[in-house]
Order: sequence, then C-alpha cells, then structure tokens
Amino acid sequence: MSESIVVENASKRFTMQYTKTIKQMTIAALRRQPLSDSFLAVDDVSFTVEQGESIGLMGLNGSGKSTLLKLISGVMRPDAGSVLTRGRIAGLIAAGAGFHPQLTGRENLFLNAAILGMSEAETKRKYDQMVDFADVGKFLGTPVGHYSSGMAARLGFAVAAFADSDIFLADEVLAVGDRPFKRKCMRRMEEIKKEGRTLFYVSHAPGSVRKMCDRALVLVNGRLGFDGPVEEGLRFLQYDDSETDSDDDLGADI
Ligand SMILES: Nc1ncnc2c1ncn2[C@@H]1O[C@H](COP(=O)(O)OP(=O)(O)OP(=O)(O)O)[C@@H](O)[C@H]1O
Repeated sequence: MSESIVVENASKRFTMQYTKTIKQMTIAALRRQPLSDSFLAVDDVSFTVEQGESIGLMGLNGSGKSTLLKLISGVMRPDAGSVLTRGRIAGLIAAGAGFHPQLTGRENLFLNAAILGMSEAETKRKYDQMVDFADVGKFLGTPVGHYSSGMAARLGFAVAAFADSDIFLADEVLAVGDRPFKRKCMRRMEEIKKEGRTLFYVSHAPGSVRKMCDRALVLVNGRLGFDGPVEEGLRFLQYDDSETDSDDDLGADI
C-alpha cells in the first residue's frame, strides 16, 4: 500500500475580530478590551492514510472537521506543520462551492469538471451519468444562483462523484440532500470505496460511518482525540445508538 494523505503536526489558526469600526476600536482600547482573539481550529494534528482506506472524520460541532478537510483539499494551507496528498482529489466540501451563480447548471458542470482536472472529452463522456445522478431536471439550463442548496449539492456531488480521483472528500453533503438523494450518494460512495480510492467522509451519523468507513478520526477542540476502529471511535464520542439521528438508518438501507 502507498500513503495517500500524510498530515504532520498541522495547525490552522483563525482570528476573531471583536471590533469592526474605528469607533468600536477606540472604545475597546480605552476600556482595555481585546480587539481580536485567535484560536487554533486545527491543533497539532498528525495522521497517515493509506491509499484505499475509508476514513470517517467525526467530532462535535466546531471541532475543526471542515477546516481539516479544507487543509487536505488544498483550499487552505496550514499555519504550521504539513499536509501532503498523493494523486487527484475530488469531492464536495460545501454545497455550491466552486459554482458560479450566473452560469447555468450545465455550464457549471463543465466548469467544475475542469477544476477537478477533467478534460472536455472526459466530461462529455461522463456527462449523461452526471446529469442522471444530479437529477435536477429542467433546471440544468437555469443559473445556479437560483438553485436551492439541495439542488446545488446534487450537481456538485454528481460532478465530483464521477471525476477520476485518488482521494474523495465528502463533507456534510448529505446534510442538505433529500432522503432518496442521500441514499444514492451513499451507494455511489460505496462504489468509490470499492474502486480503491481513499474516502474521507465527515459525518455525525454513526450508521453511515459504520457502513462506509474502516477507520475513525475524532477531533476534539481541533486536536485529534481518537484514531482507530469505528466502533471504538463511536464509544469515544459517547454516541448512543438509542439516540441516533434520522440519517442513521441510511447506513442500513443501502
Ligand atoms: N474562516 C474562518 N474564520 C474564522 N473562524 C473560522 C473559520 N472557519 C471556521 N472557523 C471556526 O473554526 C472552528 C472550527 O470550525 P469547523 O467548521 O472546522 O468545525 P466543524 O467540526 O466542521 O463543525 P460542524 O460539525 O458544525 O460542521 C469553529 O469555531 C468555527 O467557528
């Protein structure tokens, strides 16, 4: 096996600005209140993923999952440490990310495919599969700015899911999709996994992580609190099966 993702002591710091106007800054300075504060959204995180592994990235809201995914996808750079990836990366990090609101769904499909490194010929070859999967019907000719968040997610996921990639990242894409679409996404991710691609899947739903992933990473306030088997990760998180959310049975029905 070869290494697919190597994250070494990666940290990402964000700054929160408490004051916006000069007046607010002056008042804060006179009161000796801080003008801003910074914190580590990802704090000294290290792990290695082998090609073909399926990772479930879990953790409470605000624990740094999306930020870590952005570091892996290259959308953000770490302030310290390093993030190395091997091969092509595809995935959906946020619904509508990378879409141009004034371009139609069809135009955005070609644009997104090009951003993911697909040639025009490759996109044309996979066009029908992508359009079938997105299933946005007559809205394919409508500007994406008029799409609902679920529709934008469908189109984004469809392009990413059929692009050739070595690493597939999925962050909360399933959060905005309706139930049949979520099920379809889960089935497609199963296929992606079987194709030997590395899967990095952010989820709060134990059922789908159990079904999809062979390893769990759990972030706690930006730090890697757990790295190991999924069941142990769920126990670490203290996720109780009796209070599973509505997405959970999706893991069982695919
Ligand atoms: N661009 C940014 N600027 C400042 N703070 C940010 C930025 N992006 C995220 N944060 C903050 O960093 C922390 C981690 O956010 P992140 O979105 O990575 O968490 P998460 O684990 O994905 O949360 P959730 O489960 O709610 O999606 C949060 O406190 C968030 O407010």
